[in-house]
Amino acid sequence: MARELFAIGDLQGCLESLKGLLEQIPEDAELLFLGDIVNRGPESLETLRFVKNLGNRADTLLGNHDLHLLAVAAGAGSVHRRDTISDILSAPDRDELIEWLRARPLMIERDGITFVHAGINPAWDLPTARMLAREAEKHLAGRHWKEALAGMYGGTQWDPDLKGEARMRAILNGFTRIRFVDRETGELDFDQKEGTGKAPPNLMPWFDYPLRKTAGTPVCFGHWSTLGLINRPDLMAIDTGCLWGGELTALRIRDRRIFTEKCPCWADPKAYS
Ligand SMILES: Nc1ncnc2c1ncn2[C@@H]1O[C@H](COP(=O)(O)OP(=O)(O)OP(=O)(O)OP(=O)(O)OC[C@H]2O[C@@H](n3cnc4c(N)ncnc43)[C@H](O)[C@@H]2O)[C@@H](O)[C@H]1O
Repeated sequence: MARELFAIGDLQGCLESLKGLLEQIPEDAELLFLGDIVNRGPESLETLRFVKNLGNRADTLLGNHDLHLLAVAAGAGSVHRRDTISDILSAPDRDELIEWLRARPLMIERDGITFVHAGINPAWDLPTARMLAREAEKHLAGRHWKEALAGMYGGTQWDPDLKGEARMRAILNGFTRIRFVDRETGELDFDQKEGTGKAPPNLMPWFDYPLRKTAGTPVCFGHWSTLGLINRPDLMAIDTGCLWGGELTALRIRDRRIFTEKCPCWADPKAYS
């Protein structure tokens, strides 16, 4: 019998919470982590090692915090005051961990669902999203990965004519940072991090944009902790703010049943606002 598949929301270094959640999941289940394995939480190094050591029991997507770690390791970024990635960068197995992480995908299609860290730019249909994910993954996993991340930071709107650093940035933004888009143009907003109730009137969630080209595709994503849990047939949002004192969530794909682990507050949201 095929092993059951569970998608798991953002860990951000919260290994204790993950271990608690895994006690509720069959030992032979397949796990699909939605990215942001590291940063802000207490045990980024241990969490990264733990997930890597799950081997072929788990698939792991890249999130914006994982990309930040890669960019710092590539010399393209620096460690910020509240980052918890320094122990990874000075670890004896740093190179092994970074090599493993940079070979992770941006988008996975399984069981009729598309899994991404934050979402899919509404301007992309599924074949385009697939093509762009493979393009960026190839750069990240390739020999010139450091150059590929050299211009990663910042918000760039997608344009099919983009080349080089700007193209890479726009692809990564479209998969790993998207939350709200402009309700007229569909352009990504990079400032608002609140839930939907607090957004300015010109913005709407990316998944509600009426011209979204993946509208017929069930999508499962994390990233947006202030959004809250969504478990609809076409949309599954499962970053339920483990880091911020919420819960770590797993979604059993077979029947869309939710499993949660109540988490302590590993980081105070007030310190980040
Ligand atoms: N192209 C690029 N350009 C720039 N940076 C890039 C980048 N690519 C990667 N990065 C990296 O991306 C990272 C994130 O940067 P930020 O953009 O600064 O951080 P964030 O929104 O806090 O991100 P997060 O992903 O943690 O979101 P969450 O919903 O959990 O939390 C969102 C907010 O919700 C708040 N919040 C959570 N729970 C709350 C609660 N219960 N009450 C009130 N507020 C709450 C928190 O304060 C938090 O700030 C950085 O490491 C950065 O370097």
